[in-house]
Amino acid sequence: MKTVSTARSHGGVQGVYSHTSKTCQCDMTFAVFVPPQAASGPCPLLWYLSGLTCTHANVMDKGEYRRMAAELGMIVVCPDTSPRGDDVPDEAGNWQFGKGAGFYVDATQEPFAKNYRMYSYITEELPALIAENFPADMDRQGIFGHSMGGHGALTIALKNPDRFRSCSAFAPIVEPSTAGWSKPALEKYLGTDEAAWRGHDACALVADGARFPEFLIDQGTADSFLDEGLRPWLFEKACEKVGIPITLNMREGYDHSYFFISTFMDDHLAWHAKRLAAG
Ligand SMILES: N[C@@H](CCC(=O)N[C@@H](CSC=O)C(=O)NCC(=O)O)C(=O)O
Repeated sequence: MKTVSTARSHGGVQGVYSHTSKTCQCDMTFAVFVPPQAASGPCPLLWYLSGLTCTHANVMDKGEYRRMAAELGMIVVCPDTSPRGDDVPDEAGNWQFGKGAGFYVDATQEPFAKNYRMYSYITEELPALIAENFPADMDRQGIFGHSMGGHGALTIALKNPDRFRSCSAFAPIVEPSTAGWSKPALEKYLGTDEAAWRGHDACALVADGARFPEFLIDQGTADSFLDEGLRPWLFEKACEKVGIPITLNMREGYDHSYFFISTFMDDHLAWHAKRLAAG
């Protein structure tokens, strides 16, 4: 692992790091904020998964999570959203697929299967690297994310309920199998057999029996992707049907941007901190 940069912030350290990923077979970059409390012992770890077109830098620059993470004593890890590099296949001009749009799945279709393995990267390789190099309490992990990253957070939590104690999302894609901007990506990464998509679709996972203790979702009512791409009420309904507690806050007038995310970032950090402190 190489250190790209570090900067002191709110008594902690915001760092950017890179490494050669065996899983994605390319160099990957990620951001980690370590709070001041880490000087006296391991801290709970919160994963933030970003949306389409993002790298690790969008939330680091605009998410405004450091003041509260420092106050609560939480490490925040912000991975990239796809493999990178000149050798990684891409679709030039398509912001909903390829680089910046890994959808947190392990591709099975060529030519994407070699590099597009973001599910394994986020659930296996990067956690091992974090555990080895940062003062993280790996028994206290939470996960959250935005849009495509909200989809990543919900599906990864549902598939790994023993790993994560808490999960929340900002404007998540809750049913990617039926949304216009994600369906083509699932087809190209996972193939045309829709049965394979269900394991990466939050609504389908719940319908098929996956369980998680509870969810928090914040969604702006002025989000231009709300009705076509996001539809958080579908996940609310799926959870309510099987008795999973869910809080869906519809935030009047907020859009899909980091102005929205940063407004409710403190609420999400505090919500996770409460759940990660327990036990
Ligand atoms: N086509 C536009 C819009 C891209 C966009 O809105 N991306 C969102 C995530 S959308 C779902 O995953 C985002 O987080 N953008 C980064 C940001 O810093 O706002 C475009 O290409 O700009």
